[in-house]
Amino acid sequence: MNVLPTRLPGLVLIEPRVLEDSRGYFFEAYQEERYRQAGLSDAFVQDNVSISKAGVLRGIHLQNPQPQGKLVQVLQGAVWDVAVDLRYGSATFGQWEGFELSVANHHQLYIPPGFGHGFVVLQGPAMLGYKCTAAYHAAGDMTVRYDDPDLAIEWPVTEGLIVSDKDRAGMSLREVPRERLTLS
Ligand SMILES: Cc1cn([C@H]2C[C@H](O)[C@@H](COP(=O)(O)OP(=O)(O)O[C@H]3O[C@@H](C)C(=O)[C@@H](O)[C@H]3O)O2)c(=O)[nH]c1=O
Repeated sequence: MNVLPTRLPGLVLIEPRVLEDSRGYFFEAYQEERYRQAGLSDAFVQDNVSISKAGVLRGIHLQNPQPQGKLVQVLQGAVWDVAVDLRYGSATFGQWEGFELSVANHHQLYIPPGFGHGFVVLQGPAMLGYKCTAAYHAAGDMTVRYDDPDLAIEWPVTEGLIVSDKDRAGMSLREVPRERLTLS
């Protein structure tokens, strides 16, 4: 597999080695030792799957207490996936990076604990599979507005977005009490 460069410390983009033959293809989607060497040191304790129609945008989500690292991949369709450094005190606090993840490119994104995560569907329906380093904890779940001007995320889709009521009611980053963020 290849580990591709990112700008934000701890954020890891992985291109698995895909083995193709006349039947189709095969790849190892996670292998503890190799992924640890790529910088994913925490154990995963929960696997999630979601499916999203064209136009769906989910995020920006984070959880604290019990911040989650997430290893995200797309099993059907394509999304533009964004990670935002929300580790208070980080040199790159408030900065974001976005990547296309698709069933065609097989790319996986590891988003460290303390980051915010969101995505918009580029090609639907899009099925996301992601492993988490901490279990879901509803009381710690938070949404930062995807269109917060301070984050200025350059979403590749802006028309006809389908956003949950919970995400529309999200806070701007300025409104998030600092004690709710993970310390860098
Ligand atoms: C995330 C999650 C949700 N749920 C429930 C809560 C709710 O009833 C229903 C849908 O939840 P949500 O609307 O929060 O689902 P969703 O908007 O898909 O939330 C996800 O978004 C992406 C961007 C992430 O980064 C994930 O960590 C997660 O926050 O599923 C669980 O039971 N376990 C979980 O781990």
